[in-house]
Amino acid sequence: MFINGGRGGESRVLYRRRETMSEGLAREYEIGAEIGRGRFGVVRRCRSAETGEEFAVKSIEKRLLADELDRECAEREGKRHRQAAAGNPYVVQIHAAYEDGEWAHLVLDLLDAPDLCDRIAARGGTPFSEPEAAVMVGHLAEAVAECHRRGVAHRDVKPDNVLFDASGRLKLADFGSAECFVDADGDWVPMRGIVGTPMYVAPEVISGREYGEKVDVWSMGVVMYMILAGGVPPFYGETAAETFEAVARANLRFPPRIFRSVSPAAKDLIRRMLCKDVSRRFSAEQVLRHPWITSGGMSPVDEPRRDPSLSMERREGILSLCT
Ligand SMILES: Nc1ncnc2c1ncn2[C@@H]1O[C@H](COP(=O)(O)OP(=O)(O)OP(=O)(O)O)[C@@H](O)[C@H]1O
Repeated sequence: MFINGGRGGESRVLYRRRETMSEGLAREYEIGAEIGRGRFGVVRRCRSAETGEEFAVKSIEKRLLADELDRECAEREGKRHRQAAAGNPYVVQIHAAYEDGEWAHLVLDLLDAPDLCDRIAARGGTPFSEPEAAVMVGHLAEAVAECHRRGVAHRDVKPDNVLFDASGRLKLADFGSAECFVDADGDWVPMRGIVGTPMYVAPEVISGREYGEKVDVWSMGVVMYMILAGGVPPFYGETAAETFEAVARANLRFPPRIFRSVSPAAKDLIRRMLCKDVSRRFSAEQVLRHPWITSGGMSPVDEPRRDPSLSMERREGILSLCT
């Protein structure tokens, strides 16, 4: 089962939570039902008292940030998110931020359509067609390329953080791990720290060395692989440690029983994204220029592919690693 698979609290009853919310937030928004929870807080629906427009409010409980790195990331989330999002059509927009001693709140676009993790799971192991996949990967690469142009690395690209608006447009969310990789003079600054989610994290992050923004391209490569493989990830193990070992080995395979009808162009792009050698790995801009993306994923086989040799239990086991 997906950890983020369900969204509880569909009730539209709105109420105020003055006891914990910053006063400005409580004054300007009516806080509604819970949408979901992350490690450090909760996301709820909210409604502008002035316009009646609906948003999501992500509330981070500061006392849960025990680790120094988590605290730093949370403190910077609003700033990095603003830097990456303003006018970036494929990134969740941030509308307001509030803070008090106990909580930090970000008011965001409300995106309550199923996220990419849910969409992959809902297909029960049937991969997306290549044209469908190329649109999603192209939009995700647009989002990431624009973040990188602005000097922000997301550092936690994964299906759970790929949301969609009511019209189906992809929106990259959750800048809780984002970091700047350029300084005030525009010079490249390496990043450090093991940040991200084991199955999606790049080998250079695990190695403990300094790394750059191409960690996001690696994670996009994992997402693309999973979209075309019905949710099966390229590198995984039974435990986080085993997953890290598999990622560090970076032994990329395309099992014929899953990938037999995937086009050579799609596999070529995945190889260029999941390339352990960072200097040879594509940038997000290069992903956008790859023929598989520019041709809209046109491949000889457009029929949905199902792998009969992979049992549902096996798939669910693999898919549950999504987060
Ligand atoms: N703008 C939004 N609109 C609607 N739902 C959202 C929005 N942002 C996040 N969510 C949902 O709220 C839930 C929690 O999201 P959040 O970003 O806090 O944590 P997470 O990404 O699940 O975990 P982590 O704490 O590891 O980052 C998820 O189910 C997510 O899809």
